[in-house]
Amino acid sequence: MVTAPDLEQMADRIAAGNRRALARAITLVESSRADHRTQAQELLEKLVGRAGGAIRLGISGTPGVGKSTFIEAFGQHLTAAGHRVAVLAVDPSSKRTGGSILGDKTRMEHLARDPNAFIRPSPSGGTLGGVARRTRETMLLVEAAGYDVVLVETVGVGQSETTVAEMVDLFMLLLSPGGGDELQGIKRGVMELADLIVINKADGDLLAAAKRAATEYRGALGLIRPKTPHWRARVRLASALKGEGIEEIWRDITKYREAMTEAGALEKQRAEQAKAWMWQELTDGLVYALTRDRRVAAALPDWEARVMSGEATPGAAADALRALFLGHSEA
Ligand SMILES: Nc1nc2c(ncn2[C@@H]2O[C@H](COP(=O)(O)OP(=O)(O)OP(=O)(O)O)[C@@H](O)[C@H]2O)c(=O)[nH]1
Repeated sequence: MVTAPDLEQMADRIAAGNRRALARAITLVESSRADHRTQAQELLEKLVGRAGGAIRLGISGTPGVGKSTFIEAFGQHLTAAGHRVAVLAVDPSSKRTGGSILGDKTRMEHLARDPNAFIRPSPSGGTLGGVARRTRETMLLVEAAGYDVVLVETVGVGQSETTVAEMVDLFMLLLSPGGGDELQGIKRGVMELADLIVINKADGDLLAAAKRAATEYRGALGLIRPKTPHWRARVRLASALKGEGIEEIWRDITKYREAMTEAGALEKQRAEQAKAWMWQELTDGLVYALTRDRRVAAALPDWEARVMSGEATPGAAADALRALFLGHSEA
């Protein structure tokens, strides 16, 4: 698809802020074809020195909480202040077609037309790990292209929140004024991920409920051990619809960044994330190689059946399969 000089040119264009080159590079990064993977890695190698300059923000919220409205208001606030904002997503259930790219654009209509914003929907298909990897790589690309705020959005279900929290500097949880009842429904684990909790829809008839909810969440946060000694998670009220509270939220984010940077904690967090990512890649790659191994593949169904029937223990089966793989690859 792309030749070596092409890659060089593509890297230069991305660094110069060319949107088409950026979009093409993301398509390359998202491809699972082996030759595309190699090219994507070559391209990232060229650009990685230019990446890392953005503040990376994760944002999660259950459907209906107003995520799109919030990102639209937040993004516009930032571009008006001179920032360049990229919005990415991690949604393993996303089955992207040409249509839903458009869907994303209509979701954030104004931001999508903003020359200082770049919106990319979730890579589609595959495992959460696969989707996350492509989003991480896309994050490096948009950073190399000069976007200084990267928002990674995810749906408030399952494991995807943890995955996103592990690739960003700050994780924001968007909640509705439901309070009490909702608090019961939110897993403690998700609260533990949050550096910032935003109660959206704090307007009109919902304002009083939002205030009550904020008090409840502050109480709940008090019972959770902070993620880092350098920051205590905060609860803020916002009305994405009216654009209220956005300024304060950005101020919190800036304070977080300052506090974490000053303590050397941000750099450390990113270093840990990079290491964990490498191990994830290594693990995924090894498992892939293992399942593709001819002898392992032939023996797998039998071992699985024996484990399922209780004839073999999972540990013994794994040992045998691993020995088969290692023996085979060393031969
Ligand atoms: N009153 C009020 N309504 C809001 C606010 N923000 C969003 N809404 C409404 O909540 C509904 C859902 O908003 P969306 O932005 O589509 O939220 P969402 O379902 O989380 O979006 P996605 O999951 O990102 O597609 C819409 O009817 C919005 O107009 C707000 O601050 N105040």
